[in-house]
Amino acid sequence: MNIQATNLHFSFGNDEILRDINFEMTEPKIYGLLGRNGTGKTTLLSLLGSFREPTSGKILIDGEQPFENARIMQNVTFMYDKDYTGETDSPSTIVKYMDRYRPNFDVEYAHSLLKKFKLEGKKAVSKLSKGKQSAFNVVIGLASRSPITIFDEVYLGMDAPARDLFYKELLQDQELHPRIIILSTHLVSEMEYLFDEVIIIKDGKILLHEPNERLVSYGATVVGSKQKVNEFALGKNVIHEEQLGDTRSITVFGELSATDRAFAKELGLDFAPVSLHNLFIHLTEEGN
Ligand SMILES: Nc1ncnc2c1ncn2[C@@H]1O[C@H](COP(=O)(O)OP(=O)(O)OP(=O)(O)O)[C@@H](O)[C@H]1O
Repeated sequence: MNIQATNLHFSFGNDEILRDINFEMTEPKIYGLLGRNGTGKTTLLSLLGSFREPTSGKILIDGEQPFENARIMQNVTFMYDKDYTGETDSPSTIVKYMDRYRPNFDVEYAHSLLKKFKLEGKKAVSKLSKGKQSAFNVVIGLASRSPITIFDEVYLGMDAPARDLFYKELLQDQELHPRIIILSTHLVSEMEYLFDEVIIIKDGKILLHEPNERLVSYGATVVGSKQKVNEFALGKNVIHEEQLGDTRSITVFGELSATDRAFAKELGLDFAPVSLHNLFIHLTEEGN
């Protein structure tokens, strides 16, 4: 399956949340969706998950609008911080009947995941702890094996070993059953190794959409004496700067040529790659 968003806008009343969103997801990869709080990640994902309709523009899944579209909805799994109040069944009971609603749901795999996440007890889902409810969402999301699987901050409350298990299972199952997986997260440094592509949203617009590998090679931190660093910085896109005495450190964004690197060496400057975590912080800082 594939996703295509064209000139997509979404407003809540007069409040425009998503503005002129354009992107394509055509390959079964893991896409990291990043953005500061309130930038519109969940809103965008809810359009993909058939929960809402765009105000204008188009979002197409396999060439069809997802909203109230039964064929598309069957193939998209959207896991989010669901309110399980009133859910009296246990995880094992719910999982038994899941394949009625989800055509690719693998009940056996779901049971093996319930075991790994220690969710096999008879306790109702509403009575589980926050982290266990999130782990249950992970189980449903993975075992659905939907061609489009969305995890919107699905790790909430899960402890470090449980999150680690989630990431391992995700990679293993993606290898066996490739699909489009979208992970919306604030745990950038912890999850960056999972992403094939990264999309950053800022103020309701797509700031960038790049393969992860390329993105990391895009930024560099350059350190040296103030005057030399300033000389190097001329004409470059500086997204962050710090100064201590005469030592200046800048983070530049954009591909650096061999000439740039040679020039930095000539000036005696130190170079270091920038993590996605820092790149994300600097790119989404106010004013950048
Ligand atoms: N039902 C609603 N009615 C009106 N405004 C809403 C509604 N839901 C969300 N919003 C607003 O839309 C904007 C985007 O919210 P959204 O939940 O999509 O952001 P987000 O990027 O997922 O944030 P976070 O990282 O904090 O989860 C926010 O300003 C929010 O207040």
